[in-house]
Amino acid sequence: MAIEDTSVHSKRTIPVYLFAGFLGSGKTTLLSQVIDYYKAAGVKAAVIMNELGEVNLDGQLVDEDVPMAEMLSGCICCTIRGDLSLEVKQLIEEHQPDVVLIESTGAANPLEIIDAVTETAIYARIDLHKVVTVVDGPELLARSRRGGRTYKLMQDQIRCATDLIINKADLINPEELVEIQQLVRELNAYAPLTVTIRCVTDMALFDLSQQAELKQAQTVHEQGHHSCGTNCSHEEQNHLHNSEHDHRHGHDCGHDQHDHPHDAADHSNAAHHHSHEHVMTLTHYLGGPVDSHAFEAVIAALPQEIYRAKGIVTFADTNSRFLFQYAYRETEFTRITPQGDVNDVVVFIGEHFAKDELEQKLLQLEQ
Ligand SMILES: Nc1nc2c(ncn2[C@@H]2O[C@H](COP(=O)(O)OP(=O)(O)OP(=O)(O)O)[C@@H](O)[C@H]2O)c(=O)[nH]1
Repeated sequence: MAIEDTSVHSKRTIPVYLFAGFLGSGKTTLLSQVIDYYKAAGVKAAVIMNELGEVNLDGQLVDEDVPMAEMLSGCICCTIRGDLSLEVKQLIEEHQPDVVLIESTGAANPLEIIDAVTETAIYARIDLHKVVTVVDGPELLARSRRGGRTYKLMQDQIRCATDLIINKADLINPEELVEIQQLVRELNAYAPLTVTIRCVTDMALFDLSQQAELKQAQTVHEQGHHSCGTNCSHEEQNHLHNSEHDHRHGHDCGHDQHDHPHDAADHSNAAHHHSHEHVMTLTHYLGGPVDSHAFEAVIAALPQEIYRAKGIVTFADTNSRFLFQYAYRETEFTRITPQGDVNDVVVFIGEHFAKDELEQKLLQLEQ
C-alpha cells in the first residue's frame, strides 16, 4: 500500500474514514478488520469511537497499542459535536497517525457528522476520504415494511455513503437479498456496494493510495452527474470553507428535512431537530458478579423497543468476565480479559422503553 510522506512536520493531509450505519449493523466488526489490515501493512491508524452510553465497550475490541479517543455520553452529530475537532486535533498531534478512523454512534445523523468532521479541517489537516455505511440487511428489510423514524435514519445513512456494505447476509435468504439491494440502490445508486457476512470484505476500499477517489467523485458531482452519495460531504466541504455561505439542504440527506440556511456557527443543539431524538439509552453499572442464567433471562425478556445492548459482565457461576452483545434479538458472549480498570456495566439502547422497569430487574440480579 502506498503511503505519502509520513514525517511529523510534513504538510501532509491525513485521510479520515467515517463509519456510519445503524446500531448493531457491524461498524465495530468492520473497524477491527480495518485496524488489522493497516497494522499488517505498517500503516498507523488512530481511532475515534463515539458511544451514546457512558462507557466504551467496543473499545475493548481494539488493540491497546492503537491510539484511540473515546467520545462518550453523547453523539458527535449533535450533543458533543463541538468536541470532535479537539479530539481529532489532539489525536493527530500526539500520535501522528497515517489515517484516522471514526466510528459514529449508530443513531447518528450522517450529514451532521460529515459536517462536524469537515469542520475539523479548520483545526487539523484532515480530509474526509470515505463515508462507509454498514447496512444491517435483515433490519433494513424489516424496518422498510413498517416505516418510522428509525427507518428514515437508516435511509439517510445509506444516502450519504460513499461506500456501502450490506452486512449480515447470513441472516437473509436470496430473495430477501435482492429486495434489500433494490432498497439500497433506490436510495444511493452510485456508491460501490458489497454484500458481507461479518463485514468480511475486500480491503482495497481502505487502501490509502486511492485517496484521490472522493475528490474525483466530488468533481463528477460538481459537473452535475449525480445527486447524492458523495454529494453530502462535498456540499459540507464547500460549506466549511465558506462560513458565510447560505447553505441549504435542498437534497434528501440528513436530518429532519428542516430546509433552513445555517452557517458554521449555527449548530447549537436547540436549533436542530435530530432524527434520533427518539433513541434513548440506559447505562447500568453492576455491583458485582451475577448469575449467568438469571442474566440471560433478563436479556431474553427485553422488550422489542430495545434493539441494542452491550456490556461487560462477570458471571458468578463461571467466574469469568464476558463482553456481551445483543442486537435485534441475537446475543453473543465473548470471554475477555478487559484492558485497564473496567467496570461491569450494561448499556441498553432503544426507543421509549421503560427504564425504571429494566433497572429494577438489573438490581434484582445483584441480590
Ligand atoms: N449474524 C451476524 N451477526 C453479525 C454480523 N456482523 C456483526 N454481527 C454481530 O452483530 C453485533 C453488533 O455488531 P457490531 O460490530 O458491534 O455493530 P455496531 O454497528 O458497531 O454496533 P453499535 O456500536 O451499537 O452501533 C455483534 O454481536 C456482532 O458479532 C453478521 O454478518 N451476521
